[in-house]
Amino acid sequence: MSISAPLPDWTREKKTKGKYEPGKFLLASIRRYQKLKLLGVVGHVLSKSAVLQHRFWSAVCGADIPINSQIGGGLMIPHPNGIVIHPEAVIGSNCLIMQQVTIGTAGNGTGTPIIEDNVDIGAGAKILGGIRIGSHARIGANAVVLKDVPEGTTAVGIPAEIKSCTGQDLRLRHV
Ligand SMILES: CC(=O)SCCNC(=O)CCNC(=O)[C@H](O)C(C)(C)COP(=O)(O)OP(=O)(O)OC[C@H]1O[C@@H](n2cnc3c(N)ncnc32)[C@H](O)[C@@H]1OP(=O)(O)O
Repeated sequence: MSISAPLPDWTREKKTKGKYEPGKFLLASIRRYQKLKLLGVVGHVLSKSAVLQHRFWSAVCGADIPINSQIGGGLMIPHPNGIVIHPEAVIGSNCLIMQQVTIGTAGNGTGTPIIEDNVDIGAGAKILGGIRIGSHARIGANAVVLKDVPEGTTAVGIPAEIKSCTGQDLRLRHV
């Protein structure tokens, strides 16, 4: 995770007073659970309420983001419906995940994705298998990403290909 911001920007997860933002409530339940689990027996008991909160907001959002997810701070999920994340996937700091995104296995035993920092993932994208999405990469809407995406590049299509800009020219090569 080389060129990314070293610190998560927690303001991205902060709730806005008076605004209905179910994705932020869902994330808050995950953060609360993971903090409480570090506090020994008392934290373990208190974490039960975070589990209930997580179940409630998961149902409201129609999202499957496991409570033990490895997600760096500063995640944004402005439209959380349909987001599915495998419990073993790793997501860096300050990422953006739009609706209907799946981050999981490809069903071929290669494992689960590692998403580095500051990655934006467009609506409906599927990121599958033991691949790495480099920091500051962008994944286009509805892309199916099956291979590594280098940092700072944009991947679009099915299967996803890299589109990179050099001045006015777009260079297209296979991921
Ligand atoms: C309620 C709401 O609004 S929720 C918001 C939902 N929106 C999203 O999720 C946005 C996701 N963003 C995208 O998919 C964007 O198109 C990006 C980030 C991939 C690329 O954006 P830009 O850098 O502006 O690229 P640009 O639009 O100039 O397109 C460049 C090329 O990629 C192609 N392209 C762009 N997006 C996609 C895509 N999702 N799938 C396939 N091809 C695409 C374009 O057709 C163009 O191809 P060409 O050079 O052959 O003509």
